[in-house]
Amino acid sequence: MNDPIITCSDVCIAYGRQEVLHSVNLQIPRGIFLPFTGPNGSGKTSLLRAMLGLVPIRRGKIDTPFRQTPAGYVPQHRVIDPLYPISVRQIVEMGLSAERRLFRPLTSRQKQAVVHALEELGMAEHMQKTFRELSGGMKQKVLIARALVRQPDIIIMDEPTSELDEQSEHDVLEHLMKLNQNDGKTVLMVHHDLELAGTLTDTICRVGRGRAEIVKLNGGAADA
Ligand SMILES: Nc1ncnc2c1ncn2[C@@H]1O[C@H](COP(=O)(O)OP(=O)(O)OP(=O)(O)O)[C@@H](O)[C@H]1O
Repeated sequence: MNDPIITCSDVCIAYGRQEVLHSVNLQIPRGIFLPFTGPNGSGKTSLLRAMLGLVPIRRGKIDTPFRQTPAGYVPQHRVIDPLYPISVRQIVEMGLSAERRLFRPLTSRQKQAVVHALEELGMAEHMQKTFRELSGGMKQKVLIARALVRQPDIIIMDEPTSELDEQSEHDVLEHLMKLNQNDGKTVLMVHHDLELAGTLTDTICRVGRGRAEIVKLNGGAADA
């Protein structure tokens, strides 16, 4: 087993009086491709957002490396739909804001990284369009490109393929698998389709009934 890159110890997440997750203990190994599955409302998004520090935890402790090395994060796309006519290129450039000097133009390497990230998702030809004129699936691909442009070690995606057609879903998942297998990236991804998740990996994080645990799909205990 690789070293854990994220450790949750006795974590409780609650909104007001509703306790969504009770006592979560997880050790997520570096370099894993880990789908998070479970029923609607079971707390998958809350758990991932708590790891990112975006949702406060009521009890327990979460250790992550995100202060030193921020994760690439793709939220559920419907939370981002700017009225301001921002372009596809500008959305992806936002992914470089942590490494970019304020008000400085992009370096040629950064410009290339933006084009490359869009090319990988088959979206380079739409670079000059405004984000709001894209379809749901195209928006999703642009947000994935934004998360990947900085080449983060850890990628966290909340249903990255929910609005994609079958071919695009296949392409995006294949791209993520390549990043995992060839480049050693850790990929955590909410995905509803357990069957499809099972074609990608034999280890998942199952969330439900207030719990979250890493399990082998064939029923064995995960050594992760
Ligand atoms: N900001 C919030 N304020 C209050 N309750 C919330 C908030 N965010 C989530 N919840 C509640 O927490 C529970 C878990 O929600 P969460 O979105 O984490 O589940 P999920 O497993 O990701 O669901 P889905 O599969 O539908 O996306 C739900 O009952 C939801 O209503």
